[in-house]
Amino acid sequence: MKTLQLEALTAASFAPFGQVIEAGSLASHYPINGGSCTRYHDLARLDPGFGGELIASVFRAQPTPLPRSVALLERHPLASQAFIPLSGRPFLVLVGMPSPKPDPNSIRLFMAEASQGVNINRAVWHHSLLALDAISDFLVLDRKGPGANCDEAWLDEPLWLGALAGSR
Ligand SMILES: NC(=O)N[C@@H](O)C(=O)O
Ligand code: NI
Repeated sequence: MKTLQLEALTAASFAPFGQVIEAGSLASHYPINGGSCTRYHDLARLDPGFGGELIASVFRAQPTPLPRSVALLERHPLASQAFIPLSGRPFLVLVGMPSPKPDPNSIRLFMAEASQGVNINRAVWHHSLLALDAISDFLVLDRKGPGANCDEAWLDEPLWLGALAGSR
């Protein structure tokens, strides 16, 4: 079973799959509120798709056990989906390029820090939310609207998520 290599989440590394939502220096940012606040502006391409509306939900996620295998991926063909951590803990983001079925060679595994959210572009294959260490809340921005917006696909070969190095 192939072990996925864990990558740091950066705007550049994640760009093929979506955007990183963080107070990052690469973003357009400027002082507001009389200088008491910095606005990191327009960070994500939130896309509710045709006929959809963008809604905000909270996912209270159980931590995933590690090490583990993963075999079932999903995609949202009609709209994007964003996850913003609310509990001050990192989480894992497993994504694969849009294609009729997941291409194992395009699958990447990222460590999102507690200060980073992600917006996953429409039709990007991904594993469902992978929280770490403890029950964690996430703000989720995605579509409400007509149509089937969740396709699932089993990988021909499961992939392995190794234990995370070091004390966390
Ligand atoms: N089912 C659901 O809304 N969650 C998934 O889309 C996910 O990516 O976690
Ligand atoms: Ni999803």
